[in-house]
Amino acid sequence: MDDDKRLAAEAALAEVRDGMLVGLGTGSTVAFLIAALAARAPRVDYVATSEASAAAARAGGLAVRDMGEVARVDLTIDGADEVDARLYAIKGAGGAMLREKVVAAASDRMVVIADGSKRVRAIGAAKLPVEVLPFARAFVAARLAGLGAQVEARKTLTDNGNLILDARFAAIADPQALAAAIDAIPGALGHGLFLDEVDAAYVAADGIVTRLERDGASG
Ligand SMILES: O=C(CO)[C@H](O)[C@H](O)COP(=O)(O)O
Repeated sequence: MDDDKRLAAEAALAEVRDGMLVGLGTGSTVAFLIAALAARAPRVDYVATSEASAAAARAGGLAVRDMGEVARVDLTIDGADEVDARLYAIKGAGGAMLREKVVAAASDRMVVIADGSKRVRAIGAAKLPVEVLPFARAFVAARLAGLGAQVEARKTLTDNGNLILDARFAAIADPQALAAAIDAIPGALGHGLFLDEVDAAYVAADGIVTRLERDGASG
């Protein structure tokens, strides 16, 4: 699986052009990406979606800028917990989904890198993480339960100092409706449903990388 993560990460390097500002996602697949970027040293600047990715990138000699000063990113490369043929993704097992969504939304193009275990027919089996203002913990948990989720609180806080509630649904029949319902809960600051953000995915399975594009192309 690690070989496939590395292959997917290296395939996505083809998207990186000198002069770009590149968003770095979070997770074990992105760790391979950061290592490959450190080895090849393209002339680009970076923003990071987590303190862990920022630290790994800086340790590899990459120039990481403060996202707080950045309104637009050329390209973001990030992992996913599930991705399907619609390029709907569930993200956030690593807990970085709020920063990941900000950076993805700021990006002209966002690509997912993943091993084959992440490619699914339709997203919905993975737990859906929700970043929650601590003040609103019980209220948001009750609202998520009302949407049909089994809810479990993580012990760790996000890089933003907030809580994470993992919401597990029996199935997600209408991802757009679920995203809208969670977006409407006061105190729910972000969630791991990425429905409009992903433009392409590089998925490696048994040593073969497949590229899926939002327009339906593959290669
Ligand atoms: O969304 C994420 C972190 O918030 C990760 O990108 C996702 O969990 C995939 O991680 P990995 O590459 O370790 O499987």
